[in-house]
Amino acid sequence: MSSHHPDSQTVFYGAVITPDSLSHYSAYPRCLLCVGASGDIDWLAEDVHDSAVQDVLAQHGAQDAAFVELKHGEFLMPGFVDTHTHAPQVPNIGSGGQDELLDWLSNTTFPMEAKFADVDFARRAYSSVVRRFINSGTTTCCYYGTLHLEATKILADIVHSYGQRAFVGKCNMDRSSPADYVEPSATASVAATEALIAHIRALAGPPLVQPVLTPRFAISCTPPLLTALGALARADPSLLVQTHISENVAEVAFVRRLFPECASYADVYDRFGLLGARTVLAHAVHLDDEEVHLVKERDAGVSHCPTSNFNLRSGICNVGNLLDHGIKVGLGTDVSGGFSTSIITAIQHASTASKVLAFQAPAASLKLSPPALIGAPVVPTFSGRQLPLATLLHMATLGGAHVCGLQHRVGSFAQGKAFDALLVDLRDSAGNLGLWGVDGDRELGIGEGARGTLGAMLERFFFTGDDRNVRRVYVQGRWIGGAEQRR
Ligand SMILES: O=c1[nH]c(=O)c2nc[nH]c2[nH]1
Ligand SMILES: [Zn+2]
Repeated sequence: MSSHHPDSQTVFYGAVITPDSLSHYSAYPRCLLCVGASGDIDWLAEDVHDSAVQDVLAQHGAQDAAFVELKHGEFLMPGFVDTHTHAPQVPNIGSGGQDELLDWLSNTTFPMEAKFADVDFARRAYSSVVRRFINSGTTTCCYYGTLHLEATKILADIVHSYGQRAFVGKCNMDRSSPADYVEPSATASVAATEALIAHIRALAGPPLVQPVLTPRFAISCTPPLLTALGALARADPSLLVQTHISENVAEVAFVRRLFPECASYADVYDRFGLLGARTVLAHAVHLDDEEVHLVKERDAGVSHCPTSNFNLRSGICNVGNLLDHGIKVGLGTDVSGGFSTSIITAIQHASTASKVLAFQAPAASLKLSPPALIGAPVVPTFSGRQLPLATLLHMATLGGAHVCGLQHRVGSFAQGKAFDALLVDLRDSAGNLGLWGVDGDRELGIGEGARGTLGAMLERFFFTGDDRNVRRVYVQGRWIGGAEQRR
């Protein structure tokens, strides 16, 4: 595999799409974007006619930079941020979907994860798993590993060697799990977690891979384990925390039985010091109004995993309500609850989920949970409506970056941010003939370079695209994957 790290500047010229907010994105048909040797964006010139390119390069002293000219039907966009997935479940992808969460964990998931006690198996599996996430267009990934320290070190090493940006966590689980797949004690679980943190922080080079505390979910953690993890999070506020919350009705009931002293599922994490601005909460399908307010108050983020929520019959997360309350929301593939490693699939299902809420129970879905006692009334901008293209793009990129605290580094294109990007290719030569009209059908209104047309291309990519259209994947300026390398 030829991965390329420029030792000088690279200038891209062509169409660029980047999110600005939940309801707005920018689309520049003729943009110059300069990436420096460090992999950060040196400068952008948003609208440069062909005849002015040399002048603009000269103004920036970039005449000698490597020059990449995008073709008609290609554009650059920020790479996808997958805020929640399980690397060791990829070998199970597409199976087990007849069960709901708790049976699925017992019948399908724990038996597969237990196999990662074998480090050779782990190395083989993770080598192809990480490659697959990269080629899906995921430039930042929040990975759950298994409970095994050695296998999870291997996962971190492979992510590091492939050059993906990621958070890698070892599951903490010391109860309610099978006898052959459970940690012997809270103490052992915490010791292994600390060893993984030290291992990841000792990796050479720029810190693209970071550790993340990963209490699997409240059900699988004893109070002493949650207490110890809360203390670790407090002692090191730079640590991210990832966990599951309120995915499935039977799960919520089980949590209530295990923690009768807590007011809610969210309150369990809050009491143990695990609900904060650096917490990533996967699913959040069945949160009640008080929990929504608590999540907002603590500034925790939600990973919306609609593919998994449909596949395991968990329910539909009312993402519009979360957004209207100002909660940070990103997308997660949640493999193998979700059956695709691609955030494109999550985008499609996030759209479908919002449409189901909009047509199934318009009155109910328009009803917002009441605003917090103090603060401005909540205006229903997103609740009860289908999520617009701008919102889908935001959740897939910049919103996800916010959820994992990387919004100043990635998720959109701006001077000084890292060049974590996709070169998207919608032409027929990409091999995906499901995309209609980019090559030969300009009279149908596709591909003429107007702003609205770029929006149409983005929508086509989201709803009919796949990894064949992800031609190149860049992280920190380095070309690390994509379809072109497979040709
Ligand atoms: O979707 C999920 N996948 C899992 O592996 C898991 N473990 C606890 N809760 C979970 N939910
Ligand atoms: Zn999950």
